Amino acid sequence: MITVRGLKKKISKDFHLEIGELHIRQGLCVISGASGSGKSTFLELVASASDPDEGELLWNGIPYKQHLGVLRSQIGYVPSEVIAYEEMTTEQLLRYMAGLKGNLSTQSIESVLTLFRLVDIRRRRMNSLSVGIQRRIILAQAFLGAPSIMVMDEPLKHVDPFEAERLRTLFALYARRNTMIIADDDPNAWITNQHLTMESGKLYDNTTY
Ligand SMILES: Nc1ncnc2c1ncn2[C@@H]1O[C@H](COP(=O)(O)OP(=O)(O)OP(=O)(O)O)[C@@H](O)[C@H]1O
Repeated sequence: MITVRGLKKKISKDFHLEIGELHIRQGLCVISGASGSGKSTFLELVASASDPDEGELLWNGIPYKQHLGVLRSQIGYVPSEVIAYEEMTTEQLLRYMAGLKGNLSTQSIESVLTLFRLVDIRRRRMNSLSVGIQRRIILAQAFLGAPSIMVMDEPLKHVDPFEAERLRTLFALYARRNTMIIADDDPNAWITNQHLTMESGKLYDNTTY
């Protein structure tokens, strides 16, 4: 379980994130909200890609700061924009990310190549692939090593509808055993355990338990 406690993050003079106490449980949690409401800012904090100005995040009761190294090996992160890594092939990018995550096995690379239907394009450079396929590669790197916490910012943006449907099912299965947090404008497209709404930097839990 992820606990958010008194989190504050100032982004500009016009915008800051401010979240009191909130718990995100195992399962699939969707965050929706208007453009600019702060979803990406919050997901960056949950993924430990940025630090709060005040407050803290805890994973199973332990503050992020106390076990950041171990924690990061347990976080998969899909940012909102595709990071191009233009010159790398699919396989090179996955090997690079597997290295960053602590030299994960070849088997773990092979399994995400299969899971995200990337086997046939493993030797293609990122800059020769469509935005939709690039997105699938970015999704694949997040699943390397099967992390317990999956943080995904509009994961199915640019992905074709057929593939998106397949991936929704895959994510739902994955979320049965893990904590998956997804920012998406359409919460109804997902079978959620928890639904949060972001409004002007504040996060509300709309789940009916
Ligand atoms: N690097 C930045 N510099 C200045 N302002 C920023 C920066 N990044 C985000 N913002 C501002 O912070 C606020 C929150 O942005 P954020 O991207 O977190 O919202 P969002 O809900 O994810 O929006 P979207 O759905 O459009 O991605 C917005 O007002 C945005 O303009």
